[in-house]
Amino acid sequence: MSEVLIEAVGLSTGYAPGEPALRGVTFAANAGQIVAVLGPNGGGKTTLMRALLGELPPFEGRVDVHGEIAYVPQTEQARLDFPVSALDVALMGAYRRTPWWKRLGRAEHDRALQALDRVGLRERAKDRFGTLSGGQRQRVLIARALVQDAPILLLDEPFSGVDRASEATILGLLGQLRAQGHALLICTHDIEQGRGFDRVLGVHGEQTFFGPGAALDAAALERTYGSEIVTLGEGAAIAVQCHHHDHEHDQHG
Ligand SMILES: Nc1ncnc2c1ncn2[C@@H]1O[C@H](COP(=O)(O)OP(=O)(O)OP(=O)(O)O)[C@@H](O)[C@H]1O
Repeated sequence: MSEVLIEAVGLSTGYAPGEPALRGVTFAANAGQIVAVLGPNGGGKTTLMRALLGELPPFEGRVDVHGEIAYVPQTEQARLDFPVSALDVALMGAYRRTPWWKRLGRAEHDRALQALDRVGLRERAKDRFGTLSGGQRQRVLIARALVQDAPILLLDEPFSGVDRASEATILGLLGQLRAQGHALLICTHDIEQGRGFDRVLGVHGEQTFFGPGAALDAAALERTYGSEIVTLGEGAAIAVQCHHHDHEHDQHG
């Protein structure tokens, strides 16, 4: 059995003591696994990420993390309007391993350029981050996580506001990281895509499901999405989402 890199046991967490925003979370992500986190708007996906990062305390239960975590935030929350280039953003991934008194050197610079190359944006290295499209910004944020070279990656809706070409690039890259033995948690609004990953974790104020996508049946979907769910019969279902940035596909790659 492969090694557990991140797990939660009976985790309850939130923003005000006594008022958990998310309860009863028990799951594990192993090396070489992608866990999809599904849930409606306000279901607790971002709250879970913040608890795993140690930004929110456990009210009950615990989080065990075996290795460094790289966090890839939602693109909208990472516009970075101050004038930094794509390369500057990718280089931020190197700061954690560099003492504060040391300037980033040639090796870090080269690693950041290689990471931009891996996400297909080598030639945009000097472009202002804020002028890139949503999909390109997401790819730069993933490059930053690659530079960090952490065994665990948490990605908050990496496909929202992303064009199809960027989505394919990102999916290919996440598959490579999985094959290299990283553990990845990916919040997504796409049920069918989530089902295709190694495990699915459903949240709606509490954990509604954890297991392989094939076991995500109509009852589990209804627990997860409640009235938002529309059942199409024979296990097929879609969630009607009213998310402000869901299924937006920007036009400029
Ligand atoms: N900073 C905060 N302070 C207080 N409550 C919060 C805060 N952030 C989120 N919440 C509450 O926690 C609950 C879970 O929200 P969360 O943002 O984790 O949901 P989500 O599944 O990520 O939603 P979305 O799909 O819309 O991003 C909601 O009831 C929300 O109002």
